[in-house]
Amino acid sequence: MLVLTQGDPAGIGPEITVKAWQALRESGPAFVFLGDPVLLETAAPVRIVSDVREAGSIFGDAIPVLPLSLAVSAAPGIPDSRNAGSVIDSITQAVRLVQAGEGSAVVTNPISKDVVKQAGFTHPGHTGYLAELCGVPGQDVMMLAGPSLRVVPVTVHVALRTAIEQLTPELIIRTARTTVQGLKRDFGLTSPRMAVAGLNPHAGEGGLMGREELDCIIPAIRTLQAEGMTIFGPLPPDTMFTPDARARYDVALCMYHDQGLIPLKTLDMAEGVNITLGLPIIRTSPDHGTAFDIAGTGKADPGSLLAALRLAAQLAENRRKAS
Ligand SMILES: NC(=O)c1ccc[n+]([C@@H]2O[C@H](COP(=O)([O-])OP(=O)(O)OC[C@H]3O[C@@H](n4cnc5c(N)ncnc54)[C@H](O)[C@@H]3O)[C@@H](O)[C@H]2O)c1
Ligand SMILES: N[C@H](C(=O)O)[C@H](O)COP(=O)(O)O
Repeated sequence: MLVLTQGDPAGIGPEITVKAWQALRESGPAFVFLGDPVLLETAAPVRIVSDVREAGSIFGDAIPVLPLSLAVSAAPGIPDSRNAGSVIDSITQAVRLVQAGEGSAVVTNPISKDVVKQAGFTHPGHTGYLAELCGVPGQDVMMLAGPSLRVVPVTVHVALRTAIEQLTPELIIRTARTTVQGLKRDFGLTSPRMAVAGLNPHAGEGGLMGREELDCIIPAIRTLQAEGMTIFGPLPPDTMFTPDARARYDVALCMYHDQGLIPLKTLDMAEGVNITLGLPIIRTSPDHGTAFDIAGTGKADPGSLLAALRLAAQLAENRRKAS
């Protein structure tokens, strides 16, 4: 049973949850919503459950809900850090359910990094917190995957200046190894092909436009090639996402967040999925955020959440068969 977290109650999470249930109620995969039922009950039938195992028989008729309570009522598009507690509790409890074997995977509705930070949350988002909850701090890797492309940023939710300072051969090597392990284990790719982006224009042009390729990226690639990984680069970033280029690799290792997420969301925003690699549990999420600007308007596209739910179910089934 998939466990879907509440996300920020002022975002589009409630709306796409209802739309996803309407799309999946007959075919599945089923999910249980871990959050305040008040967020859903005006738009869909809701059934409170006390045990995840009750959810399967209910899902065709109503959204099964493991209830939490908001501190204050949520107004769409108006985030309130007083509700950050329920946002974080939902994530924590979802992980615990999966760790206990009651849930098969965690799928997270979008949270606002700013809102949870205001409430004292020390992680930039879900990913680092999930790794801490799973006892693998610092081992997490964020992969965004869609029909056209998979990307993994080596540095993630930090300022660009910090991202460049953070780049080391060790970080590139660790990220690449975790990515390949995940693609082999969960995506059935026996020998994943990894393309590595340069950091600088023209991948540095031999040092003419920066030395990060020479001093950091190429040494990492050589280390990984020596251990048998199918990895190549650094590629000039501006031409590595063309259709022909994408046909030559299974995943693009990018040096910073937007270097990978701009092409991914440009190509596959409505179907892209955020997968956290390096965890002992399965976690996916939509590729987008809380969309406060359209929350409450009925305009939210549930496509990415649907893709996240379906992928989580597939990955859970793959792991069940492999165990
Ligand atoms: N996985 C996550 O929890 C996650 C992911 C990204 C951003 N965020 C957070 O969300 C908040 C807003 O971030 P942002 O504005 O940069 O990104 P966003 O994805 O929330 O919104 C960017 C634009 O895309 C549109 N959009 C997003 N999802 C959509 C959908 N399903 N249907 C239709 N339109 C959609 C929005 O209306 C907005 O115009 C921030 O606090 C950020 O930290 C969270
Ligand atoms: N995939 C989103 C993005 O980067 O656009 C999101 O912020 C990921 O962050 P968490 O899954 O760590 O919340």
